[in-house]
Amino acid sequence: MSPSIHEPLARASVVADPGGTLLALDFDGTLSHIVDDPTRAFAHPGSVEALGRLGTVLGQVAIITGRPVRQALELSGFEGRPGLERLVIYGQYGAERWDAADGVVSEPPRPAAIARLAEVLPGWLDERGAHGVRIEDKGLAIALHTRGVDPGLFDSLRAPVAALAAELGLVVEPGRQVVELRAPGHDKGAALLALAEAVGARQVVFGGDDLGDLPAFAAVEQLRAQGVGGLLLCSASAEQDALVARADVVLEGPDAVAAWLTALADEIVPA
Ligand SMILES: O=P(O)(O)OC[C@H]1O[C@H](O[C@H]2O[C@H](CO)[C@@H](O)[C@H](O)[C@H]2O)[C@H](O)[C@@H](O)[C@@H]1O
Repeated sequence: MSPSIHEPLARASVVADPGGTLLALDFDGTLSHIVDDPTRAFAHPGSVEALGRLGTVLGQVAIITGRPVRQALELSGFEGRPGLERLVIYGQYGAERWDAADGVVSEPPRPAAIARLAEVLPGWLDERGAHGVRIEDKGLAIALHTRGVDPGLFDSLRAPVAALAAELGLVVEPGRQVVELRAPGHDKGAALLALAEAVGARQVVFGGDDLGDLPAFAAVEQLRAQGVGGLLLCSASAEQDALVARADVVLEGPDAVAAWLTALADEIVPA
């Protein structure tokens, strides 16, 4: 895979106006490699280093993730890192927000429907013979991980999970060998639009790898239609190709994302 022909021009406009640029990135599959154990999905050191450099010159750097903010901080080492004193992290698809400037996590209370789901889920999975599915309780959402188990299980759970979510007034967030149930009312696109407006971004760069990033892609497309510059990066994988056609730059996973960010930092930040 090679970068699209639009990429050098778009990157040049970031180089020309770093202060007007909002750079926002997804976490899993973009900053971190996909691994079997979600507690071991550490951010790529090259990306962490590059973001520390870019944080000193860009208008705003942000992470927008399905992870709880606290997990993203544990896995990234962003907290307290020089250059990232103004970093903002939106967690759980925008339901949580953390600002490095004050270190406070703003988050809503755990929805009653999620508490109820946590009670019934082990029995519900047992009844369906869904052995090996791992439950990740994120407080505001619950993810069911099927990585490493029978691939057919993921598809067979699709309809019953949708029915369970509807029964509880929750929405389904599908991802890479994972399906989450969470409260409605948030998505990465709304988070990105709110941040772009708050910081007065003249151009927005967003990078992601999975279905949960599509609303952020749509947000950048919307901003473009309003005259704000936009650059869409796809961290590509064999597992998910939904973002490829809409991306301006297709990168081969987190290693290539780290290389792209490092090249950008090399262009903007004096050595
Ligand atoms: O929005 P993201 O930052 O991309 O987070 C989405 C979900 O990512 C995590 O799951 C994915 O990564 C795991 C670790 O590599 C992998 O084991 C799993 O198969 C992937 O789906 C995370 O565990 C979820 O909570 C996030 O919502």
